[in-house]
Amino acid sequence: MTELKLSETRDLTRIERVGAHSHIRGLGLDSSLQPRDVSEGMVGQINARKSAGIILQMIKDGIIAGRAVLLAGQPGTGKTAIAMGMAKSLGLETPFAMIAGSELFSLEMSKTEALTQAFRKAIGVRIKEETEVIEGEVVEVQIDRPAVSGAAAKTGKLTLKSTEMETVYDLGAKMIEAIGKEKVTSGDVIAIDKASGKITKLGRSFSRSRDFDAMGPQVKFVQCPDGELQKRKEVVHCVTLHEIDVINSSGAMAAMAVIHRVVNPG
Ligand SMILES: Nc1ncnc2c1ncn2[C@@H]1O[C@H](COP(=O)(O)OP(=O)(O)OP(=O)(O)O)[C@@H](O)[C@H]1O
Repeated sequence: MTELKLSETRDLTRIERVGAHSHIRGLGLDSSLQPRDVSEGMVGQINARKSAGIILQMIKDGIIAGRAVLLAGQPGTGKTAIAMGMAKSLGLETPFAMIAGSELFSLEMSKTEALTQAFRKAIGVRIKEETEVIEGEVVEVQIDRPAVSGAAAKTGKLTLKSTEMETVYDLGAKMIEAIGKEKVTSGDVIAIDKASGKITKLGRSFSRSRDFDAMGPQVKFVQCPDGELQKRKEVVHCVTLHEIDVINSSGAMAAMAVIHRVVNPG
């Protein structure tokens, strides 16, 4: 039997203050870059959207990579909305950072640092990596009841199958917690990242499509994975330069803590 371990991972949560623009999904242009009257949350601003569309096409063609565009206008006339429409049209993972002039002035951070962070939040890089995943259809989740009532379950078993094999994995407290959080039940097709222990629900197995569960229209049905349960997969993450800075600085903090302990043992 194999034991599944969940290592400590720190999820980076992006705090986005874009409530006022949540209706913007793009620039609302047709295939010949002409603005539709009402589309993708945009209305009016015909000339500005048309011009933004030309810039967008140049970005897509790689002609003006790394350049800046200045949108000028009266307050509340849609400069931010158009900038966001351009970002959304470039793909869901295109980073979009918003900053107000007043945010630059603070006692905690210099103006240069605040501006640098804003720029680095707006630049994303794609990182490709190979990772080991366990992918299979859940046959059974069995959580052992703790001896003391009210205590968290510490042991359990997870049975996964592919078209070729079936394996029972031992579960520790953290995996049990992750399974509970994702509400994994038998019939779900899941992927577990071996390095981080992150569980992703890929959908419900087709074999369970006739279950009498009350399933919403958003439930996705997928085939039971074939071949080995454990496989190497190429995954692409999109991270901003600022997120890389945060990861690097927390690494530096950990290194500093180690140095501190070496200097002051105990
Ligand atoms: N063409 C548009 N279609 C739909 N909504 C729009 C459009 N233009 C602006 N809005 C909405 O109007 C509100 C104000 O626009 P926005 O914040 O983009 O203006 P702004 O020019 O960036 O303002 P400021 O100069 O004060 O930062 C936002 O909620 C925005 O989403």
